[in-house]
Amino acid sequence: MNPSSLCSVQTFPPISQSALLYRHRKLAHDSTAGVRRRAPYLVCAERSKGASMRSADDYHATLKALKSKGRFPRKSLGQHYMLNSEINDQLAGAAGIEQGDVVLEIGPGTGSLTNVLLNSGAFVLAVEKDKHMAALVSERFSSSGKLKVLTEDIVKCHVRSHMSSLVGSTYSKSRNAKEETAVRLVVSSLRTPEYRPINVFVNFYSEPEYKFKVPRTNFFPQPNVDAAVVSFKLKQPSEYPHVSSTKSFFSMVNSAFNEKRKMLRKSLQHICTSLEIEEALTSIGLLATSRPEELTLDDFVKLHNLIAKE
Ligand SMILES: C[S@@+](CC[C@H](N)C(=O)[O-])C[C@H]1O[C@@H](n2cnc3c(N)ncnc32)[C@H](O)[C@@H]1O
Repeated sequence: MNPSSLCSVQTFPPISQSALLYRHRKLAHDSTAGVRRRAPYLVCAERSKGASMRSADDYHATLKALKSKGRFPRKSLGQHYMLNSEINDQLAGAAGIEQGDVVLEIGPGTGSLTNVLLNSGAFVLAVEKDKHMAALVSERFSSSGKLKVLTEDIVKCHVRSHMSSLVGSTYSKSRNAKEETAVRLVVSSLRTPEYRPINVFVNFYSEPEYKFKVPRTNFFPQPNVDAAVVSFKLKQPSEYPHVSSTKSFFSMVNSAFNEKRKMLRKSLQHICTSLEIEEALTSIGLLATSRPEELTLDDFVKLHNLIAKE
């Protein structure tokens, strides 16, 4: 048995990338290292036997996979790979993945989460911008028949058309479409610098819920921040707040935050006069001098419906 496949991430203190690669090469090429080096890995495998035996995505497997394509993680693409399959299990659990679901996975990387999703019986549409990683994940699961990989930038990808063709296809018995994103999102509160249009947007379309923290030590290379898993329970269109036009609503919210330190009566003057904005704000119980970070989604909706011209 290959000792590297038994090793779990918790066995290594954080060390530099070059040190990790060196360690990997030593194990891969030094055939005499077996007995002497195997002991510590086996001890740790016993410590958390279940997880280690199942984990196909520990340090060594991840490095080996990257090496097979001659790749090194690219900072520009946020390539920090998950090394702990238990976290992926929890993530799939938090998303409530069930047999027959169609899951959109953005950035599958080496496929550690993809593996868990496929094992849960889901059909996965994976969108990966890095063509080498897209090739890697396609090859890894080539026999599954339940994975479609698009080598595309998610920002430019026509997700809706791909998803709807899959949801209606024979792959999925269920009509449930679930979207998973590993998001580093701090749930922001009013009157904090983190409160931004994205918070208004997210609350407009969903009910966000903070699930759990993922310490940075679970990733390779280790990022400078911890991660968090957040779920977004998507609302039905009938549950969206009522606005005459979502385009004009979000345009107003963006304008308000573009000049965050400015009072709304100044930053929204392209929509109507300062006086009209002041009157609208006071009529919904807010100060005439309000700034954008003081308004909830509901406040923005009321303000929009009072000042936006059709
Ligand atoms: C943080 S890694 C996560 C990989 C994998 N989910 C894991 O947990 O190991 C992010 C992945 O997203 C990909 N990626 C980055 N920007 C992307 C984009 N705009 N569209 C699609 N994929 C992207 C990267 O190439 C990388 O594979």
